[in-house]
Amino acid sequence: MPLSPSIIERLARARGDLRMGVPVVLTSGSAAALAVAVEALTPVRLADLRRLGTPELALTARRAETLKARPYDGDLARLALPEEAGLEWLCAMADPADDLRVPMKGPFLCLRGGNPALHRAAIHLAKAAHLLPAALLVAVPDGAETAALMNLTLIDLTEAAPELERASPLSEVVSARLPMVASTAGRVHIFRPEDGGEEHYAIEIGQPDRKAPVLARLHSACFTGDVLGSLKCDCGPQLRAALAQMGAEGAGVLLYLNQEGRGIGLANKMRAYSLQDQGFDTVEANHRLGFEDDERDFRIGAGILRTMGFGAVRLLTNNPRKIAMMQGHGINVTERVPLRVGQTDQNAAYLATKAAKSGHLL
Ligand SMILES: Nc1nc2c(ncn2[C@@H]2O[C@H](COP(=O)(O)OP(=O)(O)OP(=O)(O)O)[C@@H](O)[C@H]2O)c(=O)[nH]1
Ligand SMILES: [Zn+2]
Repeated sequence: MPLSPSIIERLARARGDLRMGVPVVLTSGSAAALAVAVEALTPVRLADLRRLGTPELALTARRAETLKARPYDGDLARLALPEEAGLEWLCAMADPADDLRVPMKGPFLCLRGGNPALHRAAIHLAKAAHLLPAALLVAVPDGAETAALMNLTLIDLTEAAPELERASPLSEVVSARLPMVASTAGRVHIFRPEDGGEEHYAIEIGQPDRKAPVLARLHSACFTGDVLGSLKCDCGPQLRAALAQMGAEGAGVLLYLNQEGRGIGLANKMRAYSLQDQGFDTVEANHRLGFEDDERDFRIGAGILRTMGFGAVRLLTNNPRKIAMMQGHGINVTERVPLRVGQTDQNAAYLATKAAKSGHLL
């Protein structure tokens, strides 16, 4: 139908649906299932899903490791929902907040064989919606019919797979002059992705020569550090120091990427902070929540730089992964410019963990 939503638009809708606790219908070949994010599930919806069939819980292998559940599919574990399990059980499986106080007791009935594609896609969508990576699925005989009958968003994975893999193209919406403390010659550019995801910003200082390597910083959003002056990380001082150096040199570009909490979203980052107060470090906290250490997609930064006409950078960073990712996505890093500011007693352990576990250069 001419005005019907495309797969990109339906994926955006699916992310919104999951956040609202509305099921989405996933299909792959002859397999079909209703999927909901555990975090947004209500008792009424859970009862409705149980009436429809036998729900299965999908968790990442990272979360399964803490729960001592078997991740038979490699990157994820599928568990049969016990008869007596209610919303409280499901939330405790998904959210590690009370793991130490009330450890979840197995044995869990971990499923193997069959096709885990629908479960994997549900986890992918939950992460993209910045929810905990845990989903409940109920198989249905006919996906298209169920979606039409219940007025739910239908995602066919054969159609969706290329979209889930690629970095969405971004285009510039607007730019405007912004005098700043660091430089009066500032300009803010707003970039909007095609897939309805987060907008990202580029702050251009002066008029950098497109033919020479530009002093550049890829800054990931940190509400707590950038805005609140948190002492738990070094983001705020790094942001200001990068802009100051660009101002002093008279030219540079800072990308402000809205990938809060290394891509897990602010709510999940605050969950990670709670776990850090229970004694886990920044990497362990991400894993217990079911995430990888770093869920950011650096292709976005490379794409914005290319769109702006930059092919080579002098990159302000202590993170070797950022350098590798830029090189791998068409941006030549001619020099690494260290950015060591903002060390405090409160962030010493955080910075030491990044050096020890994430390869950060001290
Ligand atoms: N998940 C999680 N994210 C955090 C934590 N502390 C800070 N962050 C996020 O980490 C990101 C910081 O990234 P960057 O400033 O790019 O730093 P980096 O990857 O360490 O690399 P460089 O600063 O370039 O050396 C921001 O998105 C913060 O919100 C934490 O404990 N857990
Ligand atoms: Zn920070």
